[in-house]
Amino acid sequence: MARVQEWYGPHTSTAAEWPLDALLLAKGTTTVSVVLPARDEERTVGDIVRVIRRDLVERTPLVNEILVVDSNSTDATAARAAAAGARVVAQDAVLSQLPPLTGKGEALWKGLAATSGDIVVFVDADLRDFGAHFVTGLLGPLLVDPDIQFVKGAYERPFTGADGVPRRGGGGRVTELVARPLLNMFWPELAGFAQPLGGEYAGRRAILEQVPFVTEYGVEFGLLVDLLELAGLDALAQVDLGTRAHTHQSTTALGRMAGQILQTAWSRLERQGRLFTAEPPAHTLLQFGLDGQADLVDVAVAERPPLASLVHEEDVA
Ligand SMILES: O=c1ccn([C@@H]2O[C@H](COP(=O)(O)OP(=O)(O)O)[C@@H](O)[C@H]2O)c(=O)[nH]1
Ligand SMILES: O=C(O)[C@@H](COP(=O)(O)O)O[C@H]1O[C@H](CO)[C@@H](O)[C@H](O)[C@H]1O
Repeated sequence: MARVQEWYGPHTSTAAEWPLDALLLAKGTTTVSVVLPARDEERTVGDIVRVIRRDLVERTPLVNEILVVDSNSTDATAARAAAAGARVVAQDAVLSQLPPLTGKGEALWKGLAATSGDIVVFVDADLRDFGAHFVTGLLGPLLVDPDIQFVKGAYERPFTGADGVPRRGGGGRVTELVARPLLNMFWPELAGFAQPLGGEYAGRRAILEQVPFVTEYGVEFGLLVDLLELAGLDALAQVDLGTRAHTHQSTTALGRMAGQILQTAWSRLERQGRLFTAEPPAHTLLQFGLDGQADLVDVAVAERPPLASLVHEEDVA
């Protein structure tokens, strides 16, 4: 990872380079919010919240608030998160005067709106073997270097199949097959990010409120491209957090995710004046299952405007 910085940027470090005592000193009056978007994560959300609360709230006051955004869960996600010590909000209850949108990007935007920390850390709620270093690693560059605005986690991503045996390097399928080639083709300055789609990242509120949030699974791709344009590569960093294991979706679900990411990339190429089309791309995706089954799905994405643009007090409840 260290060689990456020499060749491609961005600023690259490891979680171990950001020890907790140094972060506590650097924190000063800076406040920190951790936001976990969670849809049907009852099995894992509680453990993640408990670790953050125990290690980074109770033992050492690094984190000021932990928010779980219940993203229309149908299981006990909200109850498990609350029992573990998180504040929980229903995704559609935040800024409820606005028509609700859907997906992970909506959950994250609502989480940003419903918290107040100067720095916001986003952590997926389906992680296994989560450690507090995920949060401290992401906070390090932001608490120590005022020029850094946004930090992505980097990690090895094992793939755990139906047999329950994790295999090194098999995870991040949409990253390897879609996002990385796209970024290298059109945004090569971002080629040095090992995990552009990773769900663990942190940023200064002041900059996160200046960019739109793409809904669904386009949010990570959109944020990286938009923040590069707004802040420049020198304001972006990545921190090696070790290994990240999570609950995997099916290939069919990742096909939809890939479609959403392609829609997001297309929108940014158009917005940046690099692509001109007679008509917008289709956003339907015909997927073929087994036994002749076929499903026509919609991979359209929408986007929430920069939070800062909701200038009227009544817009930000
Ligand atoms: O509509 C959604 C979809 C996903 N998520 C959450 O976003 C994170 C990443 O989603 P997922 O695990 O489905 O994506 P993957 O990691 O498989 O790419 C998880 O905490 C999900 O619970 C969410 O809050 N709302
Ligand atoms: O990186 C990827 O390819 C996908 C799927 O990962 P796996 O192949 O299931 O390990 O996972 C990420 O992508 C999503 C879209 O950006 C993010 O929202 C997830 O947090 C992230 O896990």
